[in-house]
Amino acid sequence: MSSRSQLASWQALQQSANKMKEIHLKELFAKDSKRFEQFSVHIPGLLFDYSKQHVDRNVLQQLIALAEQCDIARWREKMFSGEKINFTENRAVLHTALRNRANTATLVDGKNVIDDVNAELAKMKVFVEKVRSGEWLGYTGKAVKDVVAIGVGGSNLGPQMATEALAAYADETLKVHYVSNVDGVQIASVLAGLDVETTLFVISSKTFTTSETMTNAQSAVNWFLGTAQQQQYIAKHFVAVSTNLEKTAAFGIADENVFTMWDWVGGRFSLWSAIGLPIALYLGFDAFEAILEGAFEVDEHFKTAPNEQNIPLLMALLSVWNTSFLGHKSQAILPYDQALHMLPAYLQQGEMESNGKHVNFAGEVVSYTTVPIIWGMTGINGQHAFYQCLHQGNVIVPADFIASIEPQIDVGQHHDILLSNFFAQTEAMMTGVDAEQVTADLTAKGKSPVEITELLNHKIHQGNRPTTSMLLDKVDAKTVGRLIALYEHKIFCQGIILEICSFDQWGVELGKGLASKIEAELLDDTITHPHDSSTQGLIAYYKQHRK
Ligand SMILES: O=P(O)(O)OC[C@H]1O[C@H](O)[C@H](O)[C@@H](O)[C@@H]1O
Repeated sequence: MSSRSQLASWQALQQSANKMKEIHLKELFAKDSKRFEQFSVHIPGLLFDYSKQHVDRNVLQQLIALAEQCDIARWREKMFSGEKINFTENRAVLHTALRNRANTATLVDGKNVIDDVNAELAKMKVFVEKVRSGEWLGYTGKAVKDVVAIGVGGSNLGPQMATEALAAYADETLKVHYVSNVDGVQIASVLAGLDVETTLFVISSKTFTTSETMTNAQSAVNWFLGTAQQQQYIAKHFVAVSTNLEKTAAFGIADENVFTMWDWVGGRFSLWSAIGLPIALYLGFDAFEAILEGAFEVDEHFKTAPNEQNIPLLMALLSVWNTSFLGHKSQAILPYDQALHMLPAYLQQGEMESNGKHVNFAGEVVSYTTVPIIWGMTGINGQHAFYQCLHQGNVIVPADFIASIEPQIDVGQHHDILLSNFFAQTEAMMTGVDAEQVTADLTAKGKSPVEITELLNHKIHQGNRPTTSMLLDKVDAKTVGRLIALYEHKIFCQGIILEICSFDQWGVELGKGLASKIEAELLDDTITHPHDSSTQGLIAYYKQHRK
């Protein structure tokens, strides 16, 4: 048995889970007229309402006791102060240092990393302003019009998600395009519309060894040199963001064109570093700083709010409750805001790459489900696709509903219609429709008793499906910073409570290593190692039919 499940609070929660499974969410609302006030928290820019989650005051207390028995405050302190809590890689976890607007000294191996962070931010600012003002000139003396950001995973999802979220605020200065997939279709279609003389490439890779990114970067260089011809012009059109200065130099990128990050920044937590350069190029440096400020506010909230008012901690506890105790193995992210359409993809990496593990700190196999499957899309589109299953399927999927009060662009009645759907869905998922209501409805529609009997079970909605609602004032730079930081700290708390090392990703390495061996087999017939008959057969079939 793993150590978490031996805690008194864990065992108490298991008993509560058995009881709560028998109680409908509707009954919880009926019993407690103050439920909304009791189970919601407001911080600047955001209302967090978890009253439609399957908890009561007793469960909440037990969950908070669990967090306390897991020493959450001590672990939080360790993270913020730069202790090497990513112990499988012997690294600090300091994405919070990248947005520490108070400049609190933070030491890693005796060095104050805040100085490095500020130096790099200053370098980014100068560069961004040069490019955006037209002072940075390409090899024929023209200003930059298009930025192509090449990177994958954490070096793509954060910047692209934030870029899309804030596109409404962009001016005409620059266009930003993202290339993440090694499928040549993506880079070919991006480059097809661009002018070599006015295109700037940002190659983002923490390691600068990720094969897909390196392949895309090399194709970009080939495309560029196809017209520009001379190697020396690369310095005017290629910049890199990486920890690996040897590799960036070997690739041919001038040192002054390299923006640094550090090994204490995890890829999926890196958009606050120079990995966010494309965001700053697109929206201006002030907007990038506003994102950092929003996140810093949430860092302060996370450090100082009492546990029962601490939104990231509550988010984590609800996830653990739903997943490890109530047995809901999936979690939907449903933004009712087109600007946040990439949030589900971003959080898939954030949560699943961080906590999708099966052993605890001591390396013992845990007895509980760790991370749920994270998925989703914009709510309205989802309503016309998979919500049938959310309402009537026999798998219960807790969902985060996210919307803004002020739309980025107000068009007629659109926003009120959008939000009425948000409120309707969370209400319907909670209350459902019982046999009595269905019968009354069908009777009112003039159906016969036989017809009613035939239809009854098909029309019953059990309800009792837990949701959290987040209402943002508006999707702007600060709010995007706040929202992402809330989820980051949720992921951290989830990891501590589940005793999961959230900051490595060994599971990704396995497939990566194998792919590079198979690549050699595809290119030059070398057999690197024996395969199972399926893999062997697929490779042979591919080679035989590949023209
Ligand atoms: O930034 P890079 O070193 O190119 O890494 C890009 C991505 O590579 C892997 O897939 C990791 O699992 C991700 O966490 C990382 O973000």
